Amino acid sequence: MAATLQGATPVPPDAPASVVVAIDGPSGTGKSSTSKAVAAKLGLSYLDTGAQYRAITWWMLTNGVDVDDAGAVAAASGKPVIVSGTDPSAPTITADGADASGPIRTPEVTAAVSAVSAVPEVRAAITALQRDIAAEAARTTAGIVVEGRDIGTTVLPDADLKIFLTASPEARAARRGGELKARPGDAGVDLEATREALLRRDAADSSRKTSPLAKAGDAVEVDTTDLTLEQVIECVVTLIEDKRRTA
Ligand SMILES: Nc1ncnc2c1ncn2[C@@H]1O[C@H](COP(=O)(O)OP(=O)(O)OP(=O)(O)O)[C@@H](O)[C@H]1O
Ligand SMILES: Nc1ccn([C@@H]2O[C@H](COP(=O)(O)O)[C@@H](O)[C@H]2O)c(=O)n1
Repeated sequence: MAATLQGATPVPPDAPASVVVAIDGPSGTGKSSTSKAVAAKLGLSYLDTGAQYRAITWWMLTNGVDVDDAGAVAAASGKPVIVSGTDPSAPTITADGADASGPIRTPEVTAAVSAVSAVPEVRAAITALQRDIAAEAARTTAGIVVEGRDIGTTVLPDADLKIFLTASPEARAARRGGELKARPGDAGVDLEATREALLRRDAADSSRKTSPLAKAGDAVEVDTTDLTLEQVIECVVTLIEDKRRTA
């Protein structure tokens, strides 16, 4: 798989040392919205690692790989070239050159991604890609915010700052319900079904053997249940600025 850093902000020669931030947490806690906004505010790169697992899942589904057959998924895991654009104002994701940004958000991909991401060979390939992208960003830009499930524990255990976002299942279901309602034809959202789907994905992601969803021992936990998105962004910006001041 190829690591390509696109949309990076070049770092001026007299700039402070770059910062690497890991943001993890369960589904719907606000990782993507927060990470993108924080990276844009601070001039950092941004990597959505969930989009990479979704892209490889989409590639498997469209190339006839049986995603319920871990052996078949493992055998195909090195085939697709996944490329992530890291500009927080316009993040991109392609699989073998095809734009995957729309298809990776379909219910079919969401339903299959936890099974694909649990396969150790998939994790090894995607983790290597993530480390390459983070190292390149740390070398050539002001730094990067990387969000996912195992960034602080496995992918970047030496990150300068680790944040673990949480929120109640009810708050997360309501947020997802709001997103669904915004789509034409999705007028009636079943919040209970949404909540159950979130919890099912969390359970699968937390219980897999290889690199499960987990809070790193040295991560700062932020419960976003009663915070607005703007408050969470402000909180994370402050944590990063404090870290940079004391580094
Ligand atoms: N603190 C918040 N208050 C209200 N809504 C929020 C908050 N944080 C995020 N949201 C909204 O909740 C939804 C889910 O957020 P987001 O996609 O950032 O979560 P996520 O943790 O990245 O989820 P996933 O892991 O499933 O991709 C979005 O519609 C977002 O605008
Ligand atoms: N570091 C990560 C990130 C994601 N996953 C898997 O991808 C799925 C989709 O993630 P989203 O953030 O886009 O919802 C997620 O449910 C995990 O199965 C992962 O394993 N590790």
